[in-house]
Amino acid sequence: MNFNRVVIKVGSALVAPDAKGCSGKYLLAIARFITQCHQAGKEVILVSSGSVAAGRKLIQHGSPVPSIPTKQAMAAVGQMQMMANWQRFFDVPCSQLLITHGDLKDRQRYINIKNTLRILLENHVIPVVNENDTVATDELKVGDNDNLAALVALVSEADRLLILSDVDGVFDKDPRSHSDARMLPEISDITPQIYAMAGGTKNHIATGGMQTKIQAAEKAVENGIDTYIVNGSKSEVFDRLFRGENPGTHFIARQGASRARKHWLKHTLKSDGQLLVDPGAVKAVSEKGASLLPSGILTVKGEFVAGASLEIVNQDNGEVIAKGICQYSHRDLQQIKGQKSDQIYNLLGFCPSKVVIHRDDMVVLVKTGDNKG
Ligand SMILES: Nc1ncnc2c1ncn2[C@@H]1O[C@H](COP(=O)(O)OP(=O)(O)O)[C@@H](O)[C@H]1O
Ligand SMILES: N[C@@H](CCC(=O)OP(=O)(O)O)C(=O)O
Repeated sequence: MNFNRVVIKVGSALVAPDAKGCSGKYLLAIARFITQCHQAGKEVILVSSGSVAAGRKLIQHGSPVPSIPTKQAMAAVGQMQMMANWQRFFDVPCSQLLITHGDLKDRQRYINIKNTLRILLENHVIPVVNENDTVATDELKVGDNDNLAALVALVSEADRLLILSDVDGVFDKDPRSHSDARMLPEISDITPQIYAMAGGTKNHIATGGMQTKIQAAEKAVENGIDTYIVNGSKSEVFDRLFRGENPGTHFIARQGASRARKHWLKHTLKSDGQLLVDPGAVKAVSEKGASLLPSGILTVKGEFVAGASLEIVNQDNGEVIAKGICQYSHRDLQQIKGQKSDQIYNLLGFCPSKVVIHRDDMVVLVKTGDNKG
């Protein structure tokens, strides 16, 4: 298994199969695979659908297609059942993260989600993510958990996305309605033809079908994340994944995740402000590729929220030496600039991070010394 951090998306049909609410039928094999990943030193984030399906029997509904508020009520009650169901398969604790598209689009919330995920993983807790269905409608909604899983893979800087469904992979037509459908083991280019092959879902508890899985794969591979769609209802699939084989459809990433991220930071992200730093900070960042600490910051330019993209500038010569995502707003930085990291809490009353820009969130533009290679 040549990955370090994987996002595993589990579809409703696996969590709550046969319209009977939550079940361990498929989760047992999935949980065993996750435990094997942990034992091999890999980090795992779960994106689990199934709250609506899990709560369906517990909320009265007249029609086979319930109204949005009815589905939201199903999700609210089903989420509890689903989390309890996941937890019983693990010795390590599970944690619940309910997020919306609005949260992921907001820079401050984005960085909050990122920090929370990082700390959960550091503490060997399994993050279980789902859309916050109670509040999410229309523009707030990601809409389907396939796309949510791709966004979670981006925010968590995962290097693998695994979409577990009730179908073996992507076929040239919907295998449920065409007996001659053929599976595509490898997709290196997501063309309109690929989208044309993908249909929706016939399952009334699921969302999106193959269309949304391909959208998710497209987002992930563009950002350097290898993506697999596999059949999570077959336990042998996990043995094959563990051996590093491809039991379904593999979408090949364009480039490595870290390179793609650095490219995004360097070329795509517009700068919201500048941090002018002293010679010590210039040396740490340019020579060692170190994170930027508050102590090296002399001047803060611009008005921005936490999660903003900033340029790190050598105050002596005005040269932009790096770009990165900042953990603090301009107001916070005015108070902590020039100070030691252990003073952040005293000065602000909170301390989400001891560094102002983490080296993983930074691309160094001027490299010197050992950092040159
Ligand atoms: N070209 C295709 N290849 C594979 N499956 C397809 C294709 N077109 C449509 N589908 C349908 O997509 C379904 C999987 O999507 P969905 O029901 O939303 O699952 P999940 O709950 O796992 O997200 C399959 O059961 C299949 O019927
Ligand atoms: N938040 C919803 C997600 C619905 C959804 O996307 O379902 P699926 O197509 O099975 O991944 C739920 O938990 O039911």
